[in-house]
Amino acid sequence: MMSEKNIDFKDYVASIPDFPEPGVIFRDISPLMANGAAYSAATDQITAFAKERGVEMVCGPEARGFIVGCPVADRLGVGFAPARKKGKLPRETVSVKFQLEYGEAELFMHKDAVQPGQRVLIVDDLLATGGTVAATIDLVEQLGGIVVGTAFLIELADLHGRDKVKDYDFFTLLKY
Ligand SMILES: O=P(O)(O)OC[C@H]1O[C@H](OP(=O)(O)OP(=O)(O)O)[C@H](O)[C@@H]1O
Ligand SMILES: Nc1ncnc2[nH]cnc12
Repeated sequence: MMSEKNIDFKDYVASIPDFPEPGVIFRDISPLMANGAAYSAATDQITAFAKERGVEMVCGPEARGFIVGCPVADRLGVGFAPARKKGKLPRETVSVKFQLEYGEAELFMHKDAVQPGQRVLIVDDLLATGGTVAATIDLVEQLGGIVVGTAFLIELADLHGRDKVKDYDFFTLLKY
């Protein structure tokens, strides 16, 4: 198997112009997920960031945040708290509305998804405007969780999402 230092992760991101609307370059991580060595090496890197911060719970927003966050939680031996879109969670929730790069959205978490005082790492595939991560931080903090970091595979630097997470430790595998 290829060792991590030989993997150029950008080889596993497909860039699609004008999707889902004109002017947006969509950065598609599905080739990375399709390659066992690349997926595992990317997971290793986020896991190393998490281990330095005493993470007790991983939280990720639907849907791509699950793909990136769940294997990290499994590596750490901790739980995963999903932040979900409207109409998905069957029990009592907290919620937050926010703006996306292309549209409006609302995210929800079950009230018992995170315990007060728990050290939470927020993971997603991509940081664009930062609306999604800011909303997820808001939900975790509404529940009394302590956000000890945010981690992404991709940061779209031109959209300045990093400004929204400047108070938190930050990791990104790739920058565009
Ligand atoms: O920084 P932002 O501007 O908020 O954008 C980033 C978010 O947008 C994408 O998710 P999307 O809402 O498209 O949902 P999906 O994961 O279900 O495809 C991506 O996976 C991030 O969660
Ligand atoms: N440009 C982009 N590519 C992939 N996912 C995104 N989510 C928000 N902006 C995106």
